[in-house]
Amino acid sequence: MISISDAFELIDQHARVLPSQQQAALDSIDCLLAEDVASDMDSPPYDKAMMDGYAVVAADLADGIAELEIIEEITAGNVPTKTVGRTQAARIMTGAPIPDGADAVVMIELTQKVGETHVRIEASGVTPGKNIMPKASSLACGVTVLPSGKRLRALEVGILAEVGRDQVSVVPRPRVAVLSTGDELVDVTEKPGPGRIRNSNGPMLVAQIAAAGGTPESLGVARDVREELTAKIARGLEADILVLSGGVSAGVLDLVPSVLAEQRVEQIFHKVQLKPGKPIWFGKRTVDGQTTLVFGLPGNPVSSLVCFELFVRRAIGLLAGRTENELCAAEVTLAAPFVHRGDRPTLFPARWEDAAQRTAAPLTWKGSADLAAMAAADLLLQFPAGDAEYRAGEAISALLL
Ligand SMILES: Nc1nc2c(c(=O)[nH]1)N[C@H]1C(S)=C(S)[C@@H](COP(=O)(O)OP(=O)(O)OC[C@H]3O[C@@H](n4cnc5c(N)ncnc54)[C@H](O)[C@@H]3O)O[C@H]1N2
Ligand code: MOO
Repeated sequence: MISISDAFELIDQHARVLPSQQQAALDSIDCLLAEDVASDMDSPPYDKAMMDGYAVVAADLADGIAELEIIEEITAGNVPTKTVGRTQAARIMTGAPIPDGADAVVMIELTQKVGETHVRIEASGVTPGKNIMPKASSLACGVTVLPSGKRLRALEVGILAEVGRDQVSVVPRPRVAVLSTGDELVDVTEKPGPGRIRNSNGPMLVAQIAAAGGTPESLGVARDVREELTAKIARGLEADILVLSGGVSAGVLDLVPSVLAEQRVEQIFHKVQLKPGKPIWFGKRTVDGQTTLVFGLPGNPVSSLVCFELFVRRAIGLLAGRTENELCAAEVTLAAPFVHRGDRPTLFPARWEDAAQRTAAPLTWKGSADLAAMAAADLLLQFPAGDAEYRAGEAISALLL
């Protein structure tokens, strides 16, 4: 049995960044850019009005007051056809190109029409450049607007669109297949018969994968039958990561490790000093240059949940090129005394007693099969291995859920 930190180190050694690929920018939120993206044009592409009003020659308003002749109206999407001369103005809308001759825009609120042809303006401080965004002042053509390695958010998708990119080279989201194993499992839509329970781990893992930045693929349930496991595991090995739930401890029907060995999946570790989650299995298969990481998570739902958050989330992040993909760690204060027994470091569910003060109370929890109690959990307290009695008010490290 290895320590949690040794397990992290082994995962870090084997989880390599996926090759980059060209894909839709809209499908690339949270992905790392794998190219420098340059602007294909100036932005704005022309000197642009930033207010609805009149394009004027600033010198005409040196005294703060003027009556000017209106020579045309320029709306956004159209181009000016005339040059604005002294004592002239062009009606202009926000976003429209500034006409030749004009060097300032006066907002409409400071103007008054005089008949159909003239406008009276009372505005002080109208200097050249007023209410004009100069051509290329946001972006110049050819300049790198997003560097390789940048993590894409919605705002970067907007910038990509501005420079004409709907496809972009990124490190893709890891594809993560999920296979739940066990004869006792029935689908979520079924009422379990005698000796049966619903497959809660499968949907939970699919949701966890999506939340951790992977693309989940559910392979449903495989019964503890060698042929069925073999076929479904073979399919799962086409993904970047295969997550198996159940069958990794020592039960008579725990066929998973031997089926994996048959399929040339090499074991890297089995069992970690951790509660819940001790029987976790980790391995790797490389065939024709394609590597699949395989996690066998313990069947108990809370063990599955915890192992995913500690180990699988980490691997998804590494494949996606991210260095930080872990749950947030925090130092909290125990709101109630707690007795820890056992030789494994324990992650114990707790809820905020007072989130602002960072005080947390351990939950009443029946162990790794008690998923329902976890609904009240905000965090997992990290108790070190060994018997110890903790007093209320003691500091303890925790992971935020
Ligand atoms: N002799 C030993 N027995 C056990 C050991 C051990 O070291 N030696 N470890 C215990 C620990 S710790 C855990 S955790 C469990 C893990 O067992 P498996 O990974 O082999 O899982 P199963 O036996 O298949 O199932 C355990 C438990 O979880 C339920 N389960 C399984 N899959 C699902 C699912 N998809 N959704 C909901 N619940 C699921 C299953 O019905 C069992 O109740 O082993 C201990 N035993
Ligand atoms: O480690 Mo098991 O996951 O305690 O129940």
